[in-house]
Amino acid sequence: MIRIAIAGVAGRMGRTLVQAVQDKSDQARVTAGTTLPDDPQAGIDVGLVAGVGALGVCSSTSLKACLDDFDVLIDFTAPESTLQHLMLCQAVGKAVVIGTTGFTSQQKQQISAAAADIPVVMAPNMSAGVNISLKLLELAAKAMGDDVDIEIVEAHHRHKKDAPSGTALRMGEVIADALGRKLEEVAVYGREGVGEERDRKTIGFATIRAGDIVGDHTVIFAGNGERLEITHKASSRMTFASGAVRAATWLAGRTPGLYSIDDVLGLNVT
Ligand SMILES: NC(=O)C1=CN([C@@H]2O[C@H](COP(=O)(O)OP(=O)(O)OC[C@H]3O[C@@H](n4cnc5c(N)ncnc54)[C@H](OP(=O)(O)O)[C@@H]3O)[C@@H](O)[C@H]2O)C=CC1
Ligand SMILES: O=C(O)C1=N[C@H](C(=O)O)C[C@H](O)C1
Repeated sequence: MIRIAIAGVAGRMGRTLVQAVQDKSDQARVTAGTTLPDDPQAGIDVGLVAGVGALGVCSSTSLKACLDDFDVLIDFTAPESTLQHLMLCQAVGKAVVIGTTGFTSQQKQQISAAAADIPVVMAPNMSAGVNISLKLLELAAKAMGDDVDIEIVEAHHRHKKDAPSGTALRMGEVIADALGRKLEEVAVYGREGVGEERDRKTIGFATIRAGDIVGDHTVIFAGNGERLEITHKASSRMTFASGAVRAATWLAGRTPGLYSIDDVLGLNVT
C-alpha cells in the first residue's frame, strides 16, 4: 500500500487528487495533506475537504510536520511552494510527483538538481490524451513544419494564474525541438497593433481565460490550401488526478531521477 501526501489539499486539484486516491484504494491511500495556515480547511479531515467522507487524516499546515507519514508527495500548488516541499522531501529521501506549472527555467534546474537525490515525476499535464498528443505533434511538425504556420491556442478557467499554460509551453518545446528551433527564439506570445507580416519560423501562442473551462489545447498547422488542427479537451480534472496517482504508485521505490509521464505511461519507445 503506497502512502500518499497531497500538498494543497483544499485546492481544485488537491480535492480531486484525494478522490482519485480513493478510487485506487486497493493500491494507495491518503495519509497526509496540507493547506496554508490561513485556509478555512486547515485542520479539517482531508476526506471531508474533498467530499469523500472522513478518512481519519487531518490536514496539516506544515509538510515538515508530517514527513514521516507518507511515501510519495503529490504537489499541485504553486511554484515557490512546490520548491519548498521538494527540498523538504529531498532532505528525507521521499519521492515527489510535481503537477504544478509556471516554473522559471532556473526553478526547473533546481528540480533537476533535487532529482539527483530522490525520484521525481514532473509533467505539466498528467492526462494520457495530452501526452499522446505530444507524440502526434512531433510527427506533424517533422512532416509539415517548414511549410506551415504553427499556432498554439489554449483556454482555461478564470482562476488560472500562469499563462501560457504549462501544457501549451510543452507543446511549443516539442514542436520547436522537432524542427531544430529554439522555443525561446521563435515564440510569439500574443499579438497587437500594426507590425510585420508573420515570420514562418515563429510559433504563436494565444491564451483564453474564461469561466470554468477545465483545459483546452489546440495546435494549428496552417499551410496553403489546408490546415491540420490537433485538439485536446479535458472535461474533468479527474483525468489529471488519476494520471498523477498512477505516477505516484509507479514512482514509489524507484531510484532517484527526474522521470516524465512518458516513463509512467510507457510512451518512451522510439
Ligand atoms: N500537471 C497537470 O496535469 C495539472 C497541473 N495543474 C497545475 O496545478 C497547480 C494548481 O492548480 P489548481 O488546483 O487549479 O489551483 P488551486 O489554486 O485551486 O490550488 C492550489 C492550492 O494550493 C494551496 N497552496 C499554495 N501554497 C501552499 C503551501 N505552501 N502549502 C499548502 N497549500 C498551498 C493554495 O492555497 P491558496 O488558494 O490559499 O493560495 C490552493 O488551495 C497549478 O500550477 C496548475 O497549473 C492543474 C491541473 C492539471
Ligand atoms: O491550471 C489548470 O487548470 C491546468 N494547468 C495545466 C497547465 O498549465 O498546462 C494543465 C491543465 O491544462 C489544467
